[in-house]
Amino acid sequence: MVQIYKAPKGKKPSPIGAPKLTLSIDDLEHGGLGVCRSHQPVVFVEGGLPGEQLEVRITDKKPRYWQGLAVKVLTPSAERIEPFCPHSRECGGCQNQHIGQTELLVHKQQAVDQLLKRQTGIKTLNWQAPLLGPAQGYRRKARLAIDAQNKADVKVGFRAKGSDQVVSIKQCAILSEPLQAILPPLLSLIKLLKGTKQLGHISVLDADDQVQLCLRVTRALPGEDLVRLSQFAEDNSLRLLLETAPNRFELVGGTSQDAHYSPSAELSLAIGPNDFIQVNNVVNQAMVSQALTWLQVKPGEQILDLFCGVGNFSLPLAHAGAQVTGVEGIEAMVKRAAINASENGLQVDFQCLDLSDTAALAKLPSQIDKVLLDPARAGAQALMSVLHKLNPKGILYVSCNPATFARDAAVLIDKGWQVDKIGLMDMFPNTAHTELMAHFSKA
Ligand SMILES: C[S@@+](CC[C@H](N)C(=O)[O-])C[C@H]1O[C@@H](n2cnc3c(N)ncnc32)[C@H](O)[C@@H]1O
Repeated sequence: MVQIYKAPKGKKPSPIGAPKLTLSIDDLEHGGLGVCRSHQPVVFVEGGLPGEQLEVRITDKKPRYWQGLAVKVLTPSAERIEPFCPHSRECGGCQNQHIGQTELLVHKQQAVDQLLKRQTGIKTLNWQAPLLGPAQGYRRKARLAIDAQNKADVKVGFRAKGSDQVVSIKQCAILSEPLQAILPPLLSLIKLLKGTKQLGHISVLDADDQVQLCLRVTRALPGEDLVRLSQFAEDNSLRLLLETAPNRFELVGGTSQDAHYSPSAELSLAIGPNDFIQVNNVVNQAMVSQALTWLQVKPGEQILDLFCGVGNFSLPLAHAGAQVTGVEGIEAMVKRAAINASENGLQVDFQCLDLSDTAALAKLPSQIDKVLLDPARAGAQALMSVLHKLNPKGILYVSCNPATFARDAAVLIDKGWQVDKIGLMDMFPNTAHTELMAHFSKA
């Protein structure tokens, strides 16, 4: 059974009624949380900026650190700006709208720099310019929660800050325009449905060739709801699927064709409703292009693309002439990646392996020139010593979690590798996510 990383579940503690403290913020950590070091234990504060004094509501107490939410700014930083979203105070979708995109990236880069130096012993890092896209309207996929228990107050949106409550959003400036346009009619539709108790979440996708909605239902919906959903798909020219059991989909309206996206201008990849897709189209294309440049791909080279999804990097690498082996843990994505290769006229060997299982890693090809890895937030601890033994000329690590990246990088550095280049990628502007790309070679 493949150990695919999932964010830990559990009810978030409610900040309501929790104690308030007056705290000063010293700096930002890599996710953009303010850090108060003068308090013991250290407090990580959502919504705080360096130099600010704040009233903070403590939301969680761990033995080594506490977490809190800024509820009042007593002394504002010169970097503080007005959030562009009317829901920013309560919605937990974007944590960092109180600071500009570039200013936040400067702080995030400083925090990652310090983290890496502390954890790996590196003295200097060769930082490259970050990959940037628009600060708003960038998000082409999102999973919206539905709270329809109270018919008179149906909510569709993201979870609230520090709680499991759903914040109903009528507009969301970070979603792509077609997804923003669908929010008001979607809310009206859900209010009209009879089978509200059966509704789970809804995934919305703005692909190159269609807008796709996928509604998770726990039991069959009444016939009249199916008619409404089908009519909604027709009225809004979109594809609507029901997910009736995990990974079992029924088409309710719109095209039977899969959705597609392009990691680079010359390629088009099919994507299933539950498949991983990089949410930011502009930054994804820049990231793929930078990966090819940093790897200095040459025709005929053997390249291993680990955690390959539906082939986001594998196909561009193969298109550049490399002989690619793509490895992914979810069978459905491995199959889709193989179809994607064939539909784009490319030959890629795709394998399904659990890359957290040390025994499975013995099945990786032994003759390789270069490796690209793009793991989930858990990182790729089991792989590090195996990669070292494979002895490639270069390793390109794409990370969505600086903490696990620092842990894994420390192993490679300990074994004689060096970081030649590193750069942030602003895949999720205004949020706590920090993504980076780093190239390693033998020192
Ligand atoms: C961050 S995504 C990157 C996917 C792809 N490289 C892309 O850019 O679209 C990480 C991928 O790793 C896969 N994955 C997670 N844990 C895994 C494991 N233990 N073994 C193999 N693949 C895994 C996920 O299914 C997902 O497709």
